[in-house]
Amino acid sequence: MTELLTAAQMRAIEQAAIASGEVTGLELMERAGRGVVEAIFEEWPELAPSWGPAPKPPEFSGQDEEGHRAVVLCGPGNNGGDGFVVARLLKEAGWAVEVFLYGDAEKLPPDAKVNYERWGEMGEVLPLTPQASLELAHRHIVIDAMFGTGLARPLSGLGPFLRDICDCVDAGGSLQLQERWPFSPPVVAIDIPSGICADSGRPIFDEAAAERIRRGSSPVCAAANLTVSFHARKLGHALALGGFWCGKVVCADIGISSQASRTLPRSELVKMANESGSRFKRNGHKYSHGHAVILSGSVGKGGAARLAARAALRVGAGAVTLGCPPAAVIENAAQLNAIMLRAVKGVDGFNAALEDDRINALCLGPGMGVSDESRGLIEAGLKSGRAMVLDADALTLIGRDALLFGMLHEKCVLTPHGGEFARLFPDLAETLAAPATTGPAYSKVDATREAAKRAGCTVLFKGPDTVIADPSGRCSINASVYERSAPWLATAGSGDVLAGFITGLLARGFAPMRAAETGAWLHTECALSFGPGLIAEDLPEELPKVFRALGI
Ligand SMILES: NC(=O)C1=CN([C@@H]2O[C@H](COP(=O)(O)OP(=O)(O)OC[C@H]3O[C@@H](n4cnc5c(N)ncnc54)[C@H](OP(=O)(O)O)[C@@H]3O)[C@@H](O)[C@H]2O)[C@@H](O)CC1
Ligand SMILES: Nc1ncnc2c1ncn2[C@@H]1O[C@H](COP(=O)(O)OP(=O)(O)O)[C@@H](O)[C@H]1O
Ligand SMILES: [K+]
Repeated sequence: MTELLTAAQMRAIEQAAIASGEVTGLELMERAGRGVVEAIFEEWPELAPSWGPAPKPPEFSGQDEEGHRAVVLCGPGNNGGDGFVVARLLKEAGWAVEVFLYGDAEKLPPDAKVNYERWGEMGEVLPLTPQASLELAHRHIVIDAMFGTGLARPLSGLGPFLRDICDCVDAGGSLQLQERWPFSPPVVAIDIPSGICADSGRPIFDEAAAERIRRGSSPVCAAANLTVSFHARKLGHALALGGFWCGKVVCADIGISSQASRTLPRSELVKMANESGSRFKRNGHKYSHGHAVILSGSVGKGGAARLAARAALRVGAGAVTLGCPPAAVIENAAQLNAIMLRAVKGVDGFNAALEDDRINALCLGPGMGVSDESRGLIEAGLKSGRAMVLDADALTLIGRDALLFGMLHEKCVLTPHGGEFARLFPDLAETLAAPATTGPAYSKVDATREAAKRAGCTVLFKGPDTVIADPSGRCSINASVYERSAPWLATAGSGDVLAGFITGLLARGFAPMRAAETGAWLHTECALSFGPGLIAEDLPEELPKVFRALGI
């Protein structure tokens, strides 16, 4: 979980820095452009001025330019302004630079206009129109400075260029320049690939463009091998397919200070994880570290609950009891040791178990089934007022039953994946699934926040871009993208383990939002630590290693 900003927050930070006299808009644009050039040289040191002559394939010898070559595509706003700065700085470094402008130079905002004019003293600006002949092969870098955080509507008239850009990105595969040269130069997006909404990670397109996608013709947005953003990552770099479109994201420091953060920095998460580890177990006995009860399904359906129970115990709950129907006791007894087992006969049996007031956290749903009895168990759990995770079948039942939904309280954590979210909040899911035609688009953050408010409890909306929100509007993202990418988490039962982690943390006394944030973060850490080949059982077993690496 890194600090992620909306476009509006970024603008506010920029405006505050300018208003305080700390910096001018023009200086910020200069720093942004410089940040892009530095990031390029850092990523591809062979392009840096000190490195030596530009790579040249045999068929290229004899062509006019000896040095490195760039194409810079500028747009009508300040993103385009950054592009003019990059063009100038590369030219000053000895590059041959071709600059195209989409839009009317006269209408450029003031700082972008200044940089347009500065570039105008060094080279020409060609119009980026359907008639433009854009040659990307034999260039060392393509810069996408068409649209950034100000994208307001679908791109039009750029289809062929977007196709060329996406082809370069796809064809490259690797970031290695030598492997790409000369036909697939790397594409560097300034701030975010053009056409992607910086708040939602979703491409902005209309019905006409949707039809083009269906026909497999021009794409609706650009893609990039490297995206250079400023100050802090934006939501759009992490949500939806942002991680896919952006390639690799680096954040250039443009020298402004700010407090704005809607998500948790790593240090805070490490602190939380620390609290969940063994260090805080030095005092007290097992029940001072909480007692979690996890209800399992019927015979042959106990795997999910056993995974959750193991995860709850590993993450630090003092004691974990698996409650199962009497007929499933033998099956579960054969599989469990440290986890206690209790036969729970229907709702009465569960209510009897809940008389033990040491039980302070529940997990209902994994493998539970959607019978009337399951419904009764959920109702009993909710009535008990305990902190609880509601996952899987419990979410399906709550989605069907307004009475149960109305019983949700602030100590609950709902952990839906996309399908379960749609069952619980069909209208929000529909809004999120509808094509995004204007920016800023409705995002997974918006949907999860609205869901948490409506449910009156914490909602963790799973996926590679897991979003967690509570009813107060607090929101975090646990994005498994870039350096935290762990697609092998998409394995059967990994959601049950997540439910168990959160339950264990609730038992440890973590507040619901904190338990959900920490559980999601540890879940990804375990997956990263284990690596590909992971199955759900491996996740809790990886936790001691993760705790040790965190110094716990
Ligand atoms: N904030 C900061 O701290 C810093 C920001 N910096 C840079 O500024 C960028 C943000 O600049 P920005 O606000 O000018 O937005 P940007 O993305 O260039 O485009 C907006 C223009 O495009 C237009 N337009 C929109 N959609 C369109 C479409 N589909 N088709 C056609 N036109 C469309 C829109 O026009 P309008 O909607 O008003 O008609 C407007 O003219 C940011 O990403 C970063 O690179 C850095 O310099 C340093 C610090
Ligand atoms: N591509 C992915 N990258 C990272 N995490 C993922 C990815 N796909 C799924 N996950 C995570 O894996 C877990 C899957 O949970 P869920 O869908 O409930 O599966 P199951 O029901 O099999 O346990 C969630 O925590 C989700 O965030
Ligand atoms: K861009």
